[in-house]
Amino acid sequence: MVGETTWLFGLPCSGKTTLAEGLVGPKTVHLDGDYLRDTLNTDLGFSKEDRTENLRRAAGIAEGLNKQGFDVVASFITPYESQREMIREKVSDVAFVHVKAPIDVCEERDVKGMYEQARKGKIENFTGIDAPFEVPEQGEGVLEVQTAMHSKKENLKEINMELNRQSEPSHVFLGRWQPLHDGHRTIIDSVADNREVVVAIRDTELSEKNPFTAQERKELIEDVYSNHPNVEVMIVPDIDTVTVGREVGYSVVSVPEEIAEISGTETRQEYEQCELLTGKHLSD
Ligand SMILES: Nc1ncnc2c1ncn2[C@@H]1O[C@H](COP(=O)(O)OS(=O)(=O)O)[C@@H](OP(=O)(O)O)[C@H]1O
Ligand SMILES: Nc1ncnc2c1ncn2[C@@H]1O[C@H](COP(=O)(O)OP(=O)(O)O)[C@@H](O)[C@H]1O
Repeated sequence: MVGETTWLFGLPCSGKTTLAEGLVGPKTVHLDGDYLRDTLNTDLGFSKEDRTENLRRAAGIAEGLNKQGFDVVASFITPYESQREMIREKVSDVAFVHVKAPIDVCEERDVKGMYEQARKGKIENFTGIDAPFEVPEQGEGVLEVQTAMHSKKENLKEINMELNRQSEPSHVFLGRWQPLHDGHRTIIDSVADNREVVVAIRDTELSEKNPFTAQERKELIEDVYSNHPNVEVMIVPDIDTVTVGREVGYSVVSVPEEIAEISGTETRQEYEQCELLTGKHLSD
């Protein structure tokens, strides 16, 4: 199975990196202008020729990764139409997203203080100040997202929907959650900050290792995530085997070791001592 590339382009501080980080999944590689320029492309500056070479290399890596089955999210200014044309020719399955915000908003954000330096003449050829950004014509097969008018969440939703990149929710976390502890929260949060998730609670029989009813665990998790719009909680039967089709768009991810080590037993003991969750059934 080959992968696909989503190429985000736009002015400095328009929101390319921020949105790219929200689009990466477990089998996605993120190629970012800043990172590549700090590593592979330290020999390049910001003349038109150097930018084209920077983007030629990035496009080559993206195509190579796609061929090996990885999806790529690329975030580069990509200021010239001729450069976007070159990328179209080099990357077989590429979708362009123009990350758009008015220049004064970008300048106001000035995440790295570069606009200020460019205004003072300390940086030359700065895109939007003294180097051009060619705005794509309408109907050029480019999706446009407005980051000054819409939130990051709305932008991500639009990109995913328009490019058909994923159906929502994107992740299901299946577990006993007896009870939810910091390790669980770390893995759920790492995805839920950017994607919609379902926390599925196995309806286990009560025992020493399973002291909380499914309803109690559901209420606890809903309470913890009450302000988090991306988390949906549901009770499912006591599933003990998960079977997934091959190459039909799923990936199965195991919990990282350092998180697996966080002890559920200790957490249960702590909860049993606190009034909030003594669990009426335990004293019945
Ligand atoms: N002169 C000049 N013009 C534009 N940008 C500059 C310049 N000098 C340094 N930087 C920093 O480099 C980041 C852009 O690199 P890119 O590789 O995305 O640029 S390009 O596509 O090759 O035009 C860009 O990062 P982003 O703000 O994330 O876009 C800047 O931080
Ligand atoms: N809707 C939005 N999408 C993306 N970024 C946004 C949005 N609204 C505000 N921002 C902010 O704009 C800034 C964009 O910075 P960054 O992602 O580094 O831009 P770029 O990679 O284009 O230079 C971040 O501080 C981010 O929090």
